Amino acid sequence: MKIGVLCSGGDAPGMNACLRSVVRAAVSDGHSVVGIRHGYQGLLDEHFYGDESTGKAAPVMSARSVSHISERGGTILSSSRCQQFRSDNGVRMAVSMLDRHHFDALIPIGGDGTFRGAAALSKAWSGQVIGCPGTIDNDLIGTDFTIGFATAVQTAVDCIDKLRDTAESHSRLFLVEVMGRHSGHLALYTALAASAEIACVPEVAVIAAKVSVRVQLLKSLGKHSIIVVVAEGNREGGALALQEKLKESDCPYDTRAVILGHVQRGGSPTPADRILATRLGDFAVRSLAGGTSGMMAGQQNGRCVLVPFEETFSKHKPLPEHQIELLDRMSC
Ligand SMILES: Nc1ncnc2c1ncn2[C@@H]1O[C@H](COP(=O)(O)OP(=O)(O)OP(=O)(O)O)[C@@H](O)[C@H]1O
Ligand SMILES: O=P(O)(O)OC[C@H]1O[C@](O)(CO)[C@@H](O)[C@@H]1O
Repeated sequence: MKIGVLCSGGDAPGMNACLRSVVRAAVSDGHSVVGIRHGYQGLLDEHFYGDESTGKAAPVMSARSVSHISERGGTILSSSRCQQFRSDNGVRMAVSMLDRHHFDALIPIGGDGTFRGAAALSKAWSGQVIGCPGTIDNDLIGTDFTIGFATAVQTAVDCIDKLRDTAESHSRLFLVEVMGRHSGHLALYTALAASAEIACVPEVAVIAAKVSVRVQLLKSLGKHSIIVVVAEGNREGGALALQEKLKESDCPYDTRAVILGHVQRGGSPTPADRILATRLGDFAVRSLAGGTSGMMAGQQNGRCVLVPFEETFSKHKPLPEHQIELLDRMSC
């Protein structure tokens, strides 16, 4: 088989480990792999990994071409958010490119948007499409965790541990904004791991007045410092907006807002992300041999599973309720 592989949407730590796994598994099973640059944009532009240096159209990636990339953040293939691919015409163009270059299968690595695109492609194209979940958002149903999530939590926790030092020294309240436009997984796991007092997530209607009451209570319990983790998609706004509202409600602490931003997407993946990426890349390649298509390769309770693309994004992945309660109980 000739397999195309691409990274799409926001980059996530572990995408390189997944790419290495796809290439090594394919070589081991006698397939050839071509890397596509810049996600779906590369499908439309016929932009392949290595074609700049070899001058060859669609050069095959050797096992050695992916040596020592697992530890690197970002993606060596480059990623993109490609508007043109969202249209029927964009998908048709991609199909004709894949056929012109005689691809048999495609492995897109990305988040929910990437899988929406993959679902459209697998309906329009006769080749096989199997996706690997790569996003720091952990917002895909059908896999316990997405590649990159664990590293992003680690990065955010490292930052908050440092902020706690200064928060304690100055008796301050820090509002720390983490990524997550529609999903609070990153905010909730970060808050729990960093022993934050409060998490404001898009899934729960956290109003500033309620946060304020909670903060007053924590003050009365003798807390020197408070960390509030705010998902960027929080309904009352991000960290800066919430800071303004808290000030209006007589917050008993001096407050500061910190936006972690894209720092959460970078850096070397944790061992957990490297292992997840390696398992899922290998599983995606092995699943192709069975003729499977239109599926995500995920991991549930330690087992590799195949989940139809539509199931991964058609519903919102719920937050673990018990973790919300746990955070509340621990913060007093
Ligand atoms: N409904 C859709 N139909 C076709 N293609 C889509 C659709 N939605 C998204 N895509 C394609 O997938 C790409 C990646 O999607 P998006 O930008 O939403 O990132 P993502 O995969 O969700 O990753 P992240 O979680 O990091 O944001 C888009 O740029 C677009 O090319
Ligand atoms: O790089 P961009 O386009 O600013 O993307 C930001 C978005 O991507 C994500 O980080 C996922 O990768 C979201 O949490 C965030 O809202």
